[in-house]
Amino acid sequence: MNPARNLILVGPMGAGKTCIGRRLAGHYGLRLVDADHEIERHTGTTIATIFECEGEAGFRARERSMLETLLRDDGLLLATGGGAVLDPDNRELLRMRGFVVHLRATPAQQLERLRHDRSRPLLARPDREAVLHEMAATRDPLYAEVADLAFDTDTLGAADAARRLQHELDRHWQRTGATA
Ligand SMILES: Nc1ncnc2c1ncn2[C@@H]1O[C@H](COP(=O)(O)OP(=O)(O)OP(=O)(O)O)[C@@H](O)[C@H]1O
Ligand SMILES: O=C(O)C1=C[C@@H](O)[C@@H](O)[C@H](O)C1
Ligand SMILES: [Mg+2]
Repeated sequence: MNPARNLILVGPMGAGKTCIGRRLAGHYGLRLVDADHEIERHTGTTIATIFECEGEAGFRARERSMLETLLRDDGLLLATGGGAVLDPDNRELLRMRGFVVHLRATPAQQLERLRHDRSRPLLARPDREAVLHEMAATRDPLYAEVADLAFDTDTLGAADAARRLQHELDRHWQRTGATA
């Protein structure tokens, strides 16, 4: 079982926060919320348009406020956006409000998974690989700082990754004394 109030997924773009989150939520009886989708629903527009009109700073302000609102609730499986950990207040909030899993993926794997993606504004440029490496250098320590558990996704398809992560979570919670 999940002894935390919320189960929170962090990690880089393409690590599988959204697609693995979808698979895990049902198993743990948690309500799936995806911060990116909630921002789009709330604004009635796409993240790409928000970046275009308000810049990254505008998007980050919306993201901070959305996380704050969402994490007033318990019982969530929260899939965060890849850059949610950049803000120190967000990091504190994530740590305080749930059990945080860092889904890891290497830039090479991210590139492959996001080959056809045109929805992520920070990757809308020709030097995607360099950008992903730079992001990893900046962000990996921040994901590690907030995470209760890290999980590598590189060698697993989404369904297998969800099954293995579920197994690891159950084991982790058993070891740390949670009862079913
Ligand atoms: N373990 C995996 N194996 C194969 N494909 C995967 C895996 N995880 C994710 N993908 C694919 O990669 C793409 C991005 O996945 P997803 O949207 O879940 O990433 P994310 O971590 O939520 O990224 P973001 O930070 O941008 O929200 C999707 O097409 C998804 O099907
Ligand atoms: O890694 C990032 O900074 C981002 C990841 C996505 O989830 C979105 O939140 C947005 O495209 C920015
Ligand atoms: Mg996502």
